[in-house]
Amino acid sequence: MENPADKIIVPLDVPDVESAIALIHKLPEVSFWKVGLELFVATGGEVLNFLKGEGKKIFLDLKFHDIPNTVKNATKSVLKYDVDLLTIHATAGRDALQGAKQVVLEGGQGRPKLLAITVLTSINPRQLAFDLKVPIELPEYALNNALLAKESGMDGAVCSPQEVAKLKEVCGDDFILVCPGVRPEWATKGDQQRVMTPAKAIASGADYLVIGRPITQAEKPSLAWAKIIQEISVN
Ligand SMILES: O=C(O)c1cc(=O)[nH]c(=O)n1[C@@H]1O[C@H](COP(=O)(O)O)[C@@H](O)[C@H]1O
Repeated sequence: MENPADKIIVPLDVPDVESAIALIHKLPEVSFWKVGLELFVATGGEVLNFLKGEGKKIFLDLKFHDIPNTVKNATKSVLKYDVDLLTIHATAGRDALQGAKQVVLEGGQGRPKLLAITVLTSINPRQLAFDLKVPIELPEYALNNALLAKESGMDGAVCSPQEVAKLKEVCGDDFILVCPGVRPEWATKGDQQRVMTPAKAIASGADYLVIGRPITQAEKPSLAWAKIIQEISVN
């Protein structure tokens, strides 16, 4: 049977390598770590090499959003790190997504798997309509972006757990769905808008959950981790 702990990705949202290594050592149970903009901009590949050395899986969350030529070449630069997942905004458009996929195929390793960001979990329907002037409902927009990603050869998408059931139904079981915006009942929302509990997010069809501050900012991160694993295991 699948180990529920393998479904949780913890972000290393810290400013330097020392803090990253301290967190990795504090949570030896975690097998899948996410390196995002804060840490990668500060440290480049150093932390990725450390994670590899520890035998961890890596989600490199750089959220590329640029013209096709730049996205393609940036993806080519990522190949040398041998990471498992990489993010690109769906709104970079079909040519950028297809170009990135082409580069991965040419690399011949089948990695990283490419995930498209659909609609950031920090955006609420009002912001989407009034600030970003997107004239369709948020769930429909997220689905549209996921379908564009699928048609363009992406391996999956990042979405809120609130949209994951619909995206799974329409995009199919093979399309990997990763959900941030996950909050146990006992955690605060922070800047996340479209949230759900870990157990409900898994039950709704998420393949992976990204859970950061409820674990990393907890007084005892290991306890928070264990509590979440227990919550998703009883379902
Ligand atoms: O791509 C992501 O991982 C991501 C996409 C998204 O829509 N929302 C989102 O919160 N994230 C990331 O998921 C993590 C969530 O962290 P917490 O809010 O602390 O659980 C952060 O590292 C975000 O950068």
